[in-house]
Amino acid sequence: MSPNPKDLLVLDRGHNTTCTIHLHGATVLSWILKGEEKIFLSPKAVFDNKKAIRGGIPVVFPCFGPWELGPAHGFARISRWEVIQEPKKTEAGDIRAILVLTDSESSRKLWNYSFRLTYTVTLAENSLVTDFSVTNKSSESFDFTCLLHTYFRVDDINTVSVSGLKGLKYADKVRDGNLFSEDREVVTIRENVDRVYIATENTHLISNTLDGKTLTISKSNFPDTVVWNPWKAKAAAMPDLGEESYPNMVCVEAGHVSSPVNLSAGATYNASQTLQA
Ligand SMILES: O=P(O)(O)OC[C@H]1O[C@H](O)[C@H](O)[C@@H](O)[C@@H]1O
Repeated sequence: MSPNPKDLLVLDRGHNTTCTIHLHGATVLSWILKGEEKIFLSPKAVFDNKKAIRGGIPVVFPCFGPWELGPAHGFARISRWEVIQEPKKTEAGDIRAILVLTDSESSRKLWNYSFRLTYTVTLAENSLVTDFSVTNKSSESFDFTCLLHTYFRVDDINTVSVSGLKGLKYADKVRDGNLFSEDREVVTIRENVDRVYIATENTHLISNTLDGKTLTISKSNFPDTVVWNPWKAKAAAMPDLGEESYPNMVCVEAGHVSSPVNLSAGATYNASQTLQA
C-alpha cells in the first residue's frame, strides 16, 4: 500500500536530500540524505489515515505505551495535523516545515484538555532536526508523556550497536517492566528487546546502520531513550511488519516517558531531536 500523495509534505534540499512527512500523525516517513534512505518504513505499513503508520517517526503524545484513556501511544500519531508553514528555505539554506495539532472534540472526549502541539521539521545538509513543543491552553495543569518513535533503517540488526546507555537504569518491558542496570559500553540486540532507559546521555551513536556507517542522535529535554526491536516471532505477529522486516530496523526513541511532564496552565514544553549522518 502506498500513501496518497495528497497526504504528504515533501521537503527537498536538493542533492538527493529530502524528507517526506505524512499528515496522519505528522509522521516522518522518509529522510533521504544524498540518495540514501535513513529511516525504516515497513513495506507492509498501512496508510488508511486511521491506523498508526508502522515505521518512520511516529509522534507519541499524550501517553507512551498502553493508555487507560485511549489508544496505545496516545492520539497524536493517529490524528491529522495541520500544516502552518509549507516547506520553505531558512536563512541558513535549510528546508523547514511546521505542523500543529490542537485539541478537538474527539481528543477532548479522551483527554479533556486544551493544547497545541507544534512540530517543526528542518532538513539540513547532513541532519534532520525535529523540534516538538506542547503548550497547555487549559486553565489547569496537565500531565503527559511524549516520545519520537524513530525507526532507523539498518542493513542487519545483528551488527548494530547503540552507545550512551552504560551505567544507566532501564525498565525492561519484556521482563514485567522490572528495573535493571546496563553495564555494556554499547548495547547490541539479539532478541526481542523493549527497554526504557532512564536519564540517558543526550547523544547516542548508532553504529553499523548502513554500509558500516554511524548515525548520531542528539536530543534535548527528552531525558529517556527507548530501544526496541520485536525480533522474529513478535514481528511475524504484527500484520503491518512481518518477520522478514525485523532485521532491517531498530527503534531508538527519544522521549520524556519514565516520569510525566507536568505542564502548568499557559506553559510550553520544548524538546528536540537531531539525527545526523
Ligand atoms: O505497536 P505499537 O503500538 O506501534 O508500539 C510499538 C512499540 O513501541 C515502543 O517501542 C514500546 O516500547 C513497545 O512496547 C511497543 O511494542
